[in-house]
Amino acid sequence: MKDILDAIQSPDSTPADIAALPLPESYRAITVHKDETEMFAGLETRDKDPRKSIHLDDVPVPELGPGEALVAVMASSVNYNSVWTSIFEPLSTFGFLERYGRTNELAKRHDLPYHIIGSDLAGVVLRTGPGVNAWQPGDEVVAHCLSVELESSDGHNDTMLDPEQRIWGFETNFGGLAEIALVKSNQLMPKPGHLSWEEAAAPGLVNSTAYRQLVSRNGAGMKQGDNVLIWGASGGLGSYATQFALAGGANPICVVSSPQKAEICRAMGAEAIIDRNAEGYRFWKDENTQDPKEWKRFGKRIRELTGGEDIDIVFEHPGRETFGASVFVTRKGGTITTCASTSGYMHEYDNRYLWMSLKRIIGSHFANYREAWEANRLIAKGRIHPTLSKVYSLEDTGQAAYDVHRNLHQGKVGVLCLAPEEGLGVRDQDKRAQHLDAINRFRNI
Ligand SMILES: C/C=C/C(=O)SCCNC(=O)CCNC(=O)[C@H](O)C(C)(C)COP(=O)(O)OP(=O)(O)OC[C@H]1O[C@@H](n2cnc3c(N)ncnc32)[C@H](O)[C@@H]1OP(=O)(O)O
Ligand SMILES: NC(=O)C1=CN([C@@H]2O[C@H](COP(=O)(O)OP(=O)(O)OC[C@H]3O[C@@H](n4cnc5c(N)ncnc54)[C@H](OP(=O)(O)O)[C@@H]3O)[C@@H](O)[C@H]2O)C=CC1
Repeated sequence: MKDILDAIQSPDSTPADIAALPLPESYRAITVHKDETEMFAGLETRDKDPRKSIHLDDVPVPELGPGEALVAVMASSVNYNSVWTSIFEPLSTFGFLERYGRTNELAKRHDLPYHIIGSDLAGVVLRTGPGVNAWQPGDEVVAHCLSVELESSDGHNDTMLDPEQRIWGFETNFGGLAEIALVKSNQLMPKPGHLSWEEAAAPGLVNSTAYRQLVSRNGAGMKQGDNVLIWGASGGLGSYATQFALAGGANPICVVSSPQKAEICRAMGAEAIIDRNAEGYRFWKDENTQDPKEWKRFGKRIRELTGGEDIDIVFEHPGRETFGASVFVTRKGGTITTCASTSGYMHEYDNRYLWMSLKRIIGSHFANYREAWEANRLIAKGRIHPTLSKVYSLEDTGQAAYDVHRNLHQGKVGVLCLAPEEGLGVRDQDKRAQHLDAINRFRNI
């Protein structure tokens, strides 16, 4: 691995030098183990500790197939899907790997007793498989996490609708929290030159998801002037949704849980902010009963902040805890767009407020090829910025996932894989200088 890192860091290396480097037999990767999927049985979700299930292992380099690329990963980031994998909820991801492995001979590679996780990367292409022409060894890239086969016409208009749609590093093996990753070459996109490796690795998954969910016509199709209620507005998804709302001329109403997080939203440019903790909303009286009075109190507060208007679009992901309130506070004809259920997937809401007021609920998941590309283009143009707060070493990935699980983090947390230190990989210092404050907005808070 040292030779690979030296070649990547040498300004004199040519694509031919990178292509000629021998691949190592093994590399270091963050894994969960199939024989440990029951280790947290009987524990409450919050007590399942990713530090116990996440391992750093030496693993063999996978065989490279047609249309694929092996990438030397300089940095990656922690997404909540890696938290789900590490606590084996809502189900063990080994079932996904087994199912994928049954589809064809080459896919069997993914069905292993260990799962290399991680759905973001920034790095350098080492090898490409047969049929790959657009990318060469030496290219500096980021990878989005949509893995599709596209053999069925179902996905030909919107690649997220492919029946064999998988999230790389969650429903496939050989993910990004490792020194080497295996991706389909269609996942590759140019690394934004004004960002360091760890900054470039941070937005991918959440930025693309927020783009589809909020901006794309496949999601809420946000327009200028829309009041957008953003749960967790300084978190992974929310910090990008807030930026998209502001950049698109909408009015974000940011919900957070501390004065510090409120301050981050203010620094991004948001003005309407609700501290759900300070204002003490309790949408559930007990485990089974919601409190519509609390939905109303929340809606009243939103009206205070908007000058009497209700919400056009709710950017939903907490799920069970907030969904009833989200449906209630949406205006007549408005949209609730949801991509997750962090607090529970069995939602309950009063359907009278949905049908009588002609509201719509839209399910959204990651982003199609084109949406991921467009979301990355906005990062590359400096219109949307990474929200990286803290960076961990590969050895400390368990702690990083623990912090995300316990909501101790801000924005995104990064992981250095091959990069020996932070701040490397910047190729466009002029553009960086123009955006430095925004790039560093979440750092070390
Ligand atoms: C980018 C980042 C994203 C995130 O972070 S998202 C958050 C993390 N992700 C998650 O939490 C999602 C995890 N995934 C899941 O929980 C499960 O993955 C699903 C609930 C999404 C799906 O469940 P499953 O069991 O994998 O698949 P089934 O489709 O329920 O298949 C079970 C059986 O049900 C049959 N079936 C499906 N639809 C129908 C139907 N409409 N009518 C009759 N049968 C149906 C199938 O065929 C199959 O059958 P047979 O077991 O015999 O093969
Ligand atoms: N389907 C898809 O494509 C994707 C789905 N996801 C899923 O979305 C969810 C969020 O991901 P991400 O944003 O990266 O995670 P983060 O933890 O970074 O951010 C989520 C934020 O939501 C807020 N939150 C958490 N629990 C609650 C609650 N019970 N009530 C209200 N607010 C809450 C918190 O903000 P605060 O405490 O400040 O209010 C938190 O910071 C995860 O479940 C993840 O798996 C993520 C990406 C893609």
